Amino acid sequence: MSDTTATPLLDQIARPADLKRLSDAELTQVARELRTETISAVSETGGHLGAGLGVVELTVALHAVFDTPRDKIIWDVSHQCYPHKILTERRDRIRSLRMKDGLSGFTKRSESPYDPFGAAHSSTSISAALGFAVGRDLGGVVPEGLGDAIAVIGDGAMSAGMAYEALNNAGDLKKRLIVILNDNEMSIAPPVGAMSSYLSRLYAEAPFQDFKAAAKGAVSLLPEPFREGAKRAKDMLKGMAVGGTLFENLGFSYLGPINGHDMDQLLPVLRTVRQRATGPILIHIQTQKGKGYGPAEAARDRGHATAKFNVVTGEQKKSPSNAPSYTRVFADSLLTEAAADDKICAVTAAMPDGTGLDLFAERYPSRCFDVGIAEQHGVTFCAGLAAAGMKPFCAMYSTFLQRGYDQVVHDVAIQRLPVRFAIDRAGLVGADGPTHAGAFDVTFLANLPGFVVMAAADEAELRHMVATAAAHDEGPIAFRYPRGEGRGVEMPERGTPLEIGKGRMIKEGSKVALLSFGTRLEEVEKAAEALSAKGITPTIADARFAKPLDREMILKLAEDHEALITIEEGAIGGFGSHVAQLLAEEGVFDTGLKYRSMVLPDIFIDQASPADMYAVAGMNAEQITAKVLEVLGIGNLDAQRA
Ligand SMILES: Cc1ncc(C[n+]2csc(CCOP(=O)(O)OP(=O)(O)O)c2C)c(N)n1
Ligand SMILES: CC(=O)[C@@H](O)[C@H](O)COP(=O)(O)O
Ligand SMILES: [Mg+2]
Repeated sequence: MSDTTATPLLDQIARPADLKRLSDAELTQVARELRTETISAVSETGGHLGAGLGVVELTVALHAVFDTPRDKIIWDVSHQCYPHKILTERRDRIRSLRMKDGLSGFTKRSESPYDPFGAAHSSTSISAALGFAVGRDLGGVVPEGLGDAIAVIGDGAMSAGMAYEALNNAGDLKKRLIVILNDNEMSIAPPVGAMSSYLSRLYAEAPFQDFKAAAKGAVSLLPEPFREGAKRAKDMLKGMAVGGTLFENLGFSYLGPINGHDMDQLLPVLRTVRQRATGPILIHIQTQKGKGYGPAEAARDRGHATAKFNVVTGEQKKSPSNAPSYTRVFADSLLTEAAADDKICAVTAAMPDGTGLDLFAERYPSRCFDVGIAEQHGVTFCAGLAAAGMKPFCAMYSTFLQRGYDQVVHDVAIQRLPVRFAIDRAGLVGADGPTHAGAFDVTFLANLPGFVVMAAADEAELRHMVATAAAHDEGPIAFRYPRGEGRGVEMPERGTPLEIGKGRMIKEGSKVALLSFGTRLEEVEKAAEALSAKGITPTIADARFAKPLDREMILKLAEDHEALITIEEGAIGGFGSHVAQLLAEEGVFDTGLKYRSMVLPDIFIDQASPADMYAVAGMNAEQITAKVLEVLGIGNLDAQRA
């Protein structure tokens, strides 16, 4: 890991253009230093380490060979973009990664012209790159100019249908387009599926090609490119190709597999492709996730995501936890339900650890399915399972469920199939920022006829909701819960199914009712304490259900109080809108009720700690307190400013 030169070459690289004057040996040295810098930075920030370490050489080679930002490098998911950020004028801020007011952990168009396309959800890169390629050929105009379009996509991301939709279209359009398949034989978890096996077979049947000699020959052709060059280069590329049948059949030239850590292979191959490629070409490189950092290489997830850590020992600095995570409570509760009902099965889309289904897979391997990064398929697969008399739990992060929305509507809701949606990472998630915020699920589910939509206020409630979902055979049902730890409340041994559409009273008060949906209840209770010091004792209720609403409870709260305020960690159009609709329909506003709905504001909130993000959203205890005072017309400027 240590560099041998006294003056690091990396210090001389402010931008990719500075790489152009370096020899291949010096570029290899830059790659070594870039790896060290990446490890050092992530040790201070935490974040996605393993994927970036796997593409250090590729990052240097791409920026050395291509002309960025005119040429567009589109990193799929973009969790591997930290080395790219270091080389593209952001090294001075790299230690602010994923922090409030710092660099995003993903590519972001507003952050840099070197980030032509933002990402964080997977498998979008080929489509976007094709858009750039076609835009270029149609005379599109952007400030940096339009050159080559290069998608870098991982083997995990290649499990998603969208990647094939793009290949299918690109192979047909025949535009010059470069796709680099970065195959490290890892997703977050070990990769799954037949496509993953197919890619592995490409290695097994044709181990690394030695492109050095061929590529050197190609480079020697470059001074006279137009004599007979195009044809000869085409022949050369074709001759170099092995395997790749699927990609070739889709209309791509296929190059590979290549050792993606060997600069002596990468540089000449990329130079040749840059000079010679005419249509779509796929370069298949093999890399190692976590490459060059022992603790990452040895980790089960190859250092996919890490807390801050000690560089020497690799030890992570995790904050001690007082309560189990919501994810763990979901997983344990599901195991309990599944022990009593052999029809219960579970589906994850490439997030077995993140959703806690790794535990389910261990206990009930035949009833647990990792479908890969394939949320659309995952949802419809669950619909099929439900139609076949099973009780599927579709466990997905709120943000990733977005990708399966038509399937939720068309395959699940319209057919009233009893798919159970366990929606993790609901609300604001922190360091991953707006791409991963679980902001929209209540809005896009509670409007669907026949859907039951619940939100857990604490971990005991989550346990009851798992039991409720297990028992609910009448149609689709969803329950949402946030990232992180619970409140540390007493846990029932097993959940008790809740009465559908019934909320619960937490505390009777007067004048103002605070109706919470989800885990903001804790902040509501803190606000109530602060208000009691001012002589105000709000009523507090937990709605539990956004659909069906507890009409009786809500109308009673409206009748008994001067003001009613709903609070939820979701976007406009969710629980509060349904309550407003009810109140409007019942003519309650005509009686003079003061109604307010506290929801996530109509903006995408940048990464910060969840508490800071909720402060921006105006949904912490101080802001709830201020809202109550404002609604009741009691001046408290300090609180309102908070
Ligand atoms: C639509 C979607 N689903 C799930 C994820 C979560 N996720 C982020 S990275 C990743 C694995 C990607 O594997 P691969 O493309 O091979 O990249 P690697 O980390 O191996 O470099 C997953 C599942 C996501 N970002 N987007
Ligand atoms: C890049 C990506 O999408 C995942 O790695 C995500 O960052 C995981 O989030 P959690 O840490 O909440 O599981
Ligand atoms: Mg991978």
